[in-house]
Amino acid sequence: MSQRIAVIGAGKMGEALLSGMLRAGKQPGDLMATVRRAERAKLLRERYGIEIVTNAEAAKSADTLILAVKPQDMEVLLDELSPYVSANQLIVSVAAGITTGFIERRLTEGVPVVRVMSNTPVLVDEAMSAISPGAHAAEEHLRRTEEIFKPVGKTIRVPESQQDAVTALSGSGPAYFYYLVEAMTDAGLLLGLPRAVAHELVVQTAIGAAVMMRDSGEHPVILREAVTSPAGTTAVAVKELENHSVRAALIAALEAARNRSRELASGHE
Ligand SMILES: NC(=O)C1=CN([C@@H]2O[C@H](COP(=O)(O)OP(=O)(O)OC[C@H]3O[C@@H](n4cnc5c(N)ncnc54)[C@H](OP(=O)(O)O)[C@@H]3O)[C@@H](O)[C@H]2O)C=CC1
Ligand SMILES: O=C(O)[C@@H]1CCC=N1
Repeated sequence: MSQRIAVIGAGKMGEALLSGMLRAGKQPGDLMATVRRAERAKLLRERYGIEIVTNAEAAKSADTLILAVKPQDMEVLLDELSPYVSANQLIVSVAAGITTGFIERRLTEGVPVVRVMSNTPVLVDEAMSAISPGAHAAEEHLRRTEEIFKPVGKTIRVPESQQDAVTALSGSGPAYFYYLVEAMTDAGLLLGLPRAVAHELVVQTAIGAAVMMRDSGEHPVILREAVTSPAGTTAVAVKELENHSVRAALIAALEAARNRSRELASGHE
């Protein structure tokens, strides 16, 4: 019989995972989800044809529970789930900052817990998902988790001690690229381009640059050098980026995100 998977707290990330699993060939009958609001339940039922159940029902019947609530809602959720969860189920948490230890301590002894930091490109099968085992998670549990996340992008295994840095880099990462696109589009406008044209130029340039980085195997410095002609336009633009400390700003931004992920964890020890 196929494994049943429940997404607990099907908000943005949970829904993205549900749609990814369906695109990857899971049947609606293999999946279920839980939500708080009735209108959200109706929407998910209509959109995906999956069963929307209570947290207790999901915990009683699913083989794998994917916890996708906000970090702040995790403690209350675990209290609700714990009477029903047993050590032959798998718990996968996608919440930022929540450690496997925090979850393990609130569930029956021996429950396998796997922590994943994914990102929203899960919606287009281009997620980056970093996977860490908890104290009771074995190879089989890591493989089951990879089966969920591989169809929606790339996966990597990392020690849990690296998860705060991963959250800062790839978890929040899409937002930094969108921010850059926004800023470049505004700059295009300032140079007199219509907004739609500026947007199209920036988005396609981002896609082209991303595909080159992925497919060429070249270091980004080499790729940048290939764009930079002597005394040309790119060299003066990069000089301005350096003058405005864009590199330092990125380092500071990632440090702040890593620290925030740690703070989320420290409130949940
Ligand atoms: N968004 C992102 O880019 C990423 C998010 N994450 C992590 O994913 C998790 C979810 O984030 P995101 O999807 O953005 O948040 P959302 O607020 O969109 O989703 C959380 C969902 O959980 C529901 N919920 C809360 N408590 C319960 C409960 N007790 N029972 C059932 N459902 C519940 C909420 O319901 P309601 O809407 O009614 O409040 C909501 O639909 C977070 O822990 C975040 O750290 C990880 C990587 C990237
Ligand atoms: O902003 C956040 O806290 C979540 C975690 C990573 C991306 N979004």
